[in-house]
Amino acid sequence: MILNYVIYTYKLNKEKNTNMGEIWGLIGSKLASILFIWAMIQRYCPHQIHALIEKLSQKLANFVYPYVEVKFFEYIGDYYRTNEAFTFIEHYLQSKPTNQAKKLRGESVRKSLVLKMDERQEFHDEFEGIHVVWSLRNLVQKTNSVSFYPADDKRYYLLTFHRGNREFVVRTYLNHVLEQGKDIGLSKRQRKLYTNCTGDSDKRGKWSHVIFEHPSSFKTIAMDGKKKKEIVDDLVTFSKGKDYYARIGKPWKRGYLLYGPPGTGKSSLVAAIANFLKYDIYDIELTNVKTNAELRKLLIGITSKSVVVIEDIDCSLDLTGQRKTDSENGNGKDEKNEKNEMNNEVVAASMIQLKEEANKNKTSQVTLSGLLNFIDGIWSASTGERLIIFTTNCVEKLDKALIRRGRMDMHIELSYCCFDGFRMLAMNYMSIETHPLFETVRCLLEETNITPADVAENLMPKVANEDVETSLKRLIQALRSSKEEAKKKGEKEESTGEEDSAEDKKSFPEEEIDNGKS
Ligand SMILES: Nc1ncnc2c1ncn2[C@@H]1O[C@H](COP(=O)(O)OP(=O)(O)OP(=O)(O)O)[C@@H](O)[C@H]1O
Ligand SMILES: [Mg+2]
Repeated sequence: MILNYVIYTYKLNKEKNTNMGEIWGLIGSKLASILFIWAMIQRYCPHQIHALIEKLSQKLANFVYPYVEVKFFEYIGDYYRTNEAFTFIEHYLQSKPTNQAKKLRGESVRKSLVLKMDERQEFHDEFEGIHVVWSLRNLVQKTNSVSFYPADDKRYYLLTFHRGNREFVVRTYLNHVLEQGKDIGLSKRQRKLYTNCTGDSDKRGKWSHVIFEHPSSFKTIAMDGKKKKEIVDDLVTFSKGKDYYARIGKPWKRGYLLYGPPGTGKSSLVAAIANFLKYDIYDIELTNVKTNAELRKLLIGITSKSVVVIEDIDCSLDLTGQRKTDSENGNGKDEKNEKNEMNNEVVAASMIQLKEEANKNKTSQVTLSGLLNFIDGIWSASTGERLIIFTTNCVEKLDKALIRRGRMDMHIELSYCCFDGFRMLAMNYMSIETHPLFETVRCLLEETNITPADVAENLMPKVANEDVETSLKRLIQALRSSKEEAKKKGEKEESTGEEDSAEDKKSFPEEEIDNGKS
């Protein structure tokens, strides 16, 4: 109101050719009078008159600016949960022609260019004769700390409309925008691969993402046909189970444990599952999560229709015992050497020192109970439709509580390549269903263990236009070598076993062995 008065006075006096100094003097004295009168009213007028004046001034303000503004923030609450309304509005506005805006942002979506409205650009929309204005704004948070990351900002869409249309906009127009935005989002949904942010404390407990474009599918995964069908059926039942889960009083989620040797397709299967269900992936790097509270914050930031993955869970934190060093688990060293080492005090002392240093460097305090809560605590029900997948090379290392049915409902073993798997890989990599060399491959696969990753590598052409037979012969050669190696290893183990028992006999006096027998 005061601003209007200032403008009005300025215009009036400009017409009278009054100079600027005089104008400001005039405005100043008038403002002083208004403020003096307002102070008198507040002090001496009865409460009713005071309220009446306030009401009148409100009406005057409405008359001067008769618009209503609604903000739709990108994230809501302390836990930075994505506001679905923001996403739907974004989709809706992207579907509208952008020729009104002068500043646009270009993004490549599925290899085609999409132009988006930039910040502070206005978009005028009309629906059933009602006119509204949208604009994208950014509330930059001021921070005193120096950070490598961009400033923590809060983006929001601002909707402005005439207050006379309030009822229509709130009840009809916004419903129309959200429904259209949802449909558009589903039809051209770009799935995302999220991971937890690290480093800066402001970013902790939040997700960052890239577009998820993994080509793996159930068609390309080599595994036993029956097992594959079982997984697909389970996924279909789960994705259609909204009412069922509500009826039995369980949150709508399911846990999968994928286990097997390295290179047997665990990560590929995770991608195939996400592609099959058309879900986003949230890949948690547990070692980067500092506390249980941070883990909970991450959980709340997960949207529905998502696959939450913790890869190599056996290597994560103390909950399962951190991955042991070779010297701890005995890999690559025979027992005799180890005994000698244990006797060597210097080596033992340095090992203790190393362990202490490793503990000092360990920053994560996520506990097993924190992780169990993450999977099926009360907070876990706050997000809809969700799959949780753990992958591991060593299932036996995992705590039983972590993988019991109900938490990890399906245990899926991914194993060495079988003939079925090989045929699938041959189809994918060489587009052949059969070949005279297949029989040799079948026999060798029965006699030796080879991972699908190794088979795939051998089937890939090494020079341009390499023929199928060359690739198959290379695979056969690899299978024979692997068989030979396994045989030699077996013989070596056998001979070491015999040597050890002879050594044991030597280290005990004859009588003791006899006593032991009797
Ligand atoms: N079952 C499979 N079907 C098709 N391709 C496979 C399969 N297993 C492995 N591969 C191939 O081998 C590569 C490695 O597989 P992947 O990363 O999925 O194995 P992994 O089990 O996750 O291994 P790790 O335990 O080391 O993480 C993949 O890129 C894929 O090309
Ligand atoms: Mg993997």
